[in-house]
Amino acid sequence: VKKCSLTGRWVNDLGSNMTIMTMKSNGDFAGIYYTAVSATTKKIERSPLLGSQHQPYLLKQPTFGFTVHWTFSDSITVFTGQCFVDEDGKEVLKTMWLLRSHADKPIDDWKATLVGYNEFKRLESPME
Ligand SMILES: O=C1N[C@H]2[C@H](CS[C@H]2CCCCC(=O)c2ccc3ccc4cccc5ccc2c3c45)N1
Repeated sequence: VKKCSLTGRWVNDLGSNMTIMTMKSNGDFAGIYYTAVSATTKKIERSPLLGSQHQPYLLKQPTFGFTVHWTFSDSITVFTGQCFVDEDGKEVLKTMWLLRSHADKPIDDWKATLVGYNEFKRLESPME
């Protein structure tokens, strides 16, 4: 069964959600990210994501990475992690991320990268 193909809708522990719409045969994917939180005063907007995963038929519980280009701010986040299937057959994405915000000058570079982690669960569509 095609567990851990990332296409579809996911929600994380912060309440952010992402929809992965396209998946190429080599595991490259694209989608939209809507963050529930931000540290800027700008209005949060949907932002595009691009990523790549190992193919579940080749590697069970595949690893992946993706980049979110925040349209509403001058920052970018890269997520990387792995898809696990628990005993109830539920998929969970365990990820860590680096959030790079824009620094005005090199001396400010030291404070421009935040690190964290998020877990995502699949948002089942109502039919299922
Ligand atoms: O679902 C998830 N949502 C959160 C985590 C990892 S990504 C993160 C949302 C990030 C939105 C952009 C942002 O907050 C943002 C935008 C611009 C910033 C400019 C300057 C900053 C200076 C210091 C700290 C910041 C922290 C976040 C920032 C920005 C800065 N998972």
